[in-house]
Amino acid sequence: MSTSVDVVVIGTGPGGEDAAGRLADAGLSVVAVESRLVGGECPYYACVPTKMMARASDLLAEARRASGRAGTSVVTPDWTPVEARIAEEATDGWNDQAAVDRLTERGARVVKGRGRITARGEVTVGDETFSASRGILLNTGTSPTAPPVEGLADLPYWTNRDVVHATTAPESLLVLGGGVVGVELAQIFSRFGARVTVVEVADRLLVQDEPESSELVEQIFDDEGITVRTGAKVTSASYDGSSFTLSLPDGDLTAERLLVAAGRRPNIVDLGLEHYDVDETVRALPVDDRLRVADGLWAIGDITGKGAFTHMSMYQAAIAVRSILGEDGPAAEYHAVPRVTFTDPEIGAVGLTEAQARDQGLRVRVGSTRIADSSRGWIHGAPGNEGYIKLVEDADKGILVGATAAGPYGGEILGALVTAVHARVPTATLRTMIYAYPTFHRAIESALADLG
Ligand SMILES: Cc1cc2nc3c(=O)[nH]c(=O)nc-3n(C[C@H](O)[C@H](O)[C@H](O)COP(=O)(O)OP(=O)(O)OC[C@H]3O[C@@H](n4cnc5c(N)ncnc54)[C@H](O)[C@@H]3O)c2cc1C
Ligand SMILES: NC(=O)c1ccc[n+]([C@@H]2O[C@H](COP(=O)([O-])OP(=O)(O)OC[C@H]3O[C@@H](n4cnc5c(N)ncnc54)[C@H](O)[C@@H]3O)[C@@H](O)[C@H]2O)c1
Repeated sequence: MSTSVDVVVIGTGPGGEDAAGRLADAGLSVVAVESRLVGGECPYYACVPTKMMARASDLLAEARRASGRAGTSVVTPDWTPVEARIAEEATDGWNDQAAVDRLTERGARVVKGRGRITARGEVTVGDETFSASRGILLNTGTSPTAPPVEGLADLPYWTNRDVVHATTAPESLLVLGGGVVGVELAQIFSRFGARVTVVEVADRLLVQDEPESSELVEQIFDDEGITVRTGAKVTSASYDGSSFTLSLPDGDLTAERLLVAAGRRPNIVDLGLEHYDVDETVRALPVDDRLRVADGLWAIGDITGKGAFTHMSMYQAAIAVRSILGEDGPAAEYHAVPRVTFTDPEIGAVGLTEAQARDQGLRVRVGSTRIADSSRGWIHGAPGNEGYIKLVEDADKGILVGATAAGPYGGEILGALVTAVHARVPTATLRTMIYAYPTFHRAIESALADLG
């Protein structure tokens, strides 16, 4: 005997939670199925707690910079307030009751358990079955993966889900993977006193970004005493009860803790996708510009492969909700996806890198400038004024198709460039703008002048 509803949402990441609420607001009967915590990875294990950590480690760095410029500073790092803030303010002790109550008050029913599609339009959770007349919305997210390194699988290593429970900064830390998670957490723990080594198999950190961003982060890490091993092939891993060892062809690396930040896999296996003739071994679910996978099946968030970010999950949720409600409105577009890596300096980027634009066959012009060469960068002073702005122009159309804003508040400066790329503002128009003096964003004008 199944319960009839309008929509079943499987997985309540940021987008799924938002969509379930909006659909209930619209008067639909909605069941939101969640196997862990309503809100997903972001508030409990990812964005929010790690950005609280970044805020704390940035405070340490900024306080240390006072010496010689604003007096004398002696800073003693202490993880206790960071741990407390994450446990109490961010996650309420990893308790989602407030989020469950919010959804329930809007009229959705929250069902805790693992949801599985058991027929077209049918979802089973434990011994309860729901038939969804309008359809099913998937927002099941991703889980951390460990690379196939001999000995690694059974070790008590950290992933992002363990790091948020840290009670102290370790004395030493190996970070396997120099992507976004790896570099953000490497700098945080280093600033709290850990001896950190980042081990990355690719030939540079942050491989998805401009090479200049990789060079910048590698230089900053070198200045701050973080060891970076790129092009590193780990052959085996072990743990002796007190320290981890990663073996590389040219020797071993050891540390008190090992953080595996080597990528994610989509939570789509054994979800019952075969009922919609969808292959569950794909890296991302194919969706159209209304987030439809098939008739009566929608997917949003990391599992769509359009950018693993909370803002993407929320953006797609709004479009999927309109589609489920049969409403018109703008379709999904991905030409101006912003991303910010919250290192210090922040690495903000939007759209295509120079290499991606060239690979697409565009006639490309680039312009760049160093933040330190701008008035504000010079006033700000070093250390702490490192960064650059780079613009990637489709020269035939005279519009920006990509940009990077790296530096102090890089993620905030990026906002102006996201507007330009999103709205396809002609670079000729950007040149006629007035840029306030002396701001960091005024460096955009210098980068425009360098386009050629
Ligand atoms: C360390 C870290 C830091 C990050 N920092 C940022 C940041 O600063 N900014 C940013 O934009 N992004 C950040 N991200 C990415 C961000 O966390 C995700 O993009 C975001 O959570 C959106 O994911 P999602 O909507 O796909 O679902 P998720 O947040 O992954 O949630 C999916 C939910 O579905 C549930 N679920 C899965 N399968 C089932 C099932 N069968 N039945 C029921 N429930 C199920 C899961 O339990 C989970 O709660 C970070 C990620 C990590 C790992
Ligand atoms: N600030 C943010 O918005 C933010 C922060 C964190 C994560 N995220 C999202 O989460 C996603 C996942 O992040 P991630 O850092 O876990 O994954 P990632 O895919 O971005 O990076 C993983 C890195 O691990 C490396 N790697 C893989 N196997 C390895 C091996 N055997 N040895 C050494 N290195 C190895 C890869 O080459 C890659 O550089 C990101 O793509 C991003 O979209 C966003």
